[in-house]
Amino acid sequence: MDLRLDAVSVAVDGASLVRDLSLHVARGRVVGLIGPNGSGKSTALRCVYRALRPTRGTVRIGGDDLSALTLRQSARRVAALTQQGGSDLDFTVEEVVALGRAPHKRGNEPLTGAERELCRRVMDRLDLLRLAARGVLSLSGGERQRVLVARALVQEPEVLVLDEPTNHLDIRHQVEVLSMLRDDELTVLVVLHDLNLAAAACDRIGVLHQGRIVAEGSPGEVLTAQLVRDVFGVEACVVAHPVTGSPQVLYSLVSTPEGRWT
Ligand SMILES: Nc1ncnc2c1ncn2[C@@H]1O[C@H](COP(=O)(O)OP(=O)(O)OP(=O)(O)O)[C@@H](O)[C@H]1O
Repeated sequence: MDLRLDAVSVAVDGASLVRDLSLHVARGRVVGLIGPNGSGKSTALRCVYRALRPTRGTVRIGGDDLSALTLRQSARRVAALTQQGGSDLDFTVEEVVALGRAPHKRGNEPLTGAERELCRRVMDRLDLLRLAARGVLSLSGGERQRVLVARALVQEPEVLVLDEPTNHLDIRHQVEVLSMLRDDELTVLVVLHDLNLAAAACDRIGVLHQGRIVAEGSPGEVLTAQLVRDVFGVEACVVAHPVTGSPQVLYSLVSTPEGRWT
């Protein structure tokens, strides 16, 4: 199913956090949202996983207006990995991953054999089987992040939204998690700060600046030195990856006469 944000605006206490945001994620595609701190990326995602109701505009999944669905219906169709996704309760890794099936179950209905096998497969892909019986509170930040990715994947959603999924992950796990998003043919909207990972992982990229989309297109169309300068205030060189051809943004920590760091 595709995901479509149509002229979404969010205002809170008179402050306009997202303005007139339109974005389409075609079925099976990965779209990245990038932008400086405070530009509205998480706010936009919150509208998709219904933590926030847009002040104006609509969010549609497969043509269905999200606000017309029950919370249970949308919980089955949209999985979210948020920045506040952890728990203070010391469930085991296995238990937290299994919670991803909750929107598909009634009350305390136990997992079926097929669901247990799905959880095992996903944990295996995320290098979590050896941690299955560990309490999540004893895990490292990166291990915990992988548990949350696994929980979102076992939900088998139509649309997956992720807010900085590579937080805390070492480079191997960053590459593995993003490759998984691409390979799974999921419809994905993902916030990333690392422009090079965004270029590698995303079919298209939307750039948010002060609550507005200021550029949208393929990584090659969007990630230019001019855009990095205008939106992030940083001088950078953009080169083509020697193997994949995707844009790679290079910075150096040298002060310029204008006082910027490049
Ligand atoms: N409930 C709220 N009331 C007032 N302002 C808010 C509220 N929630 C968010 N904001 C502000 O809205 C702006 C956008 O926040 P948001 O979390 O969407 O940014 P972001 O692009 O995800 O930032 P970051 O890269 O730092 O995670 C920020 O300036 C934030 O302080």
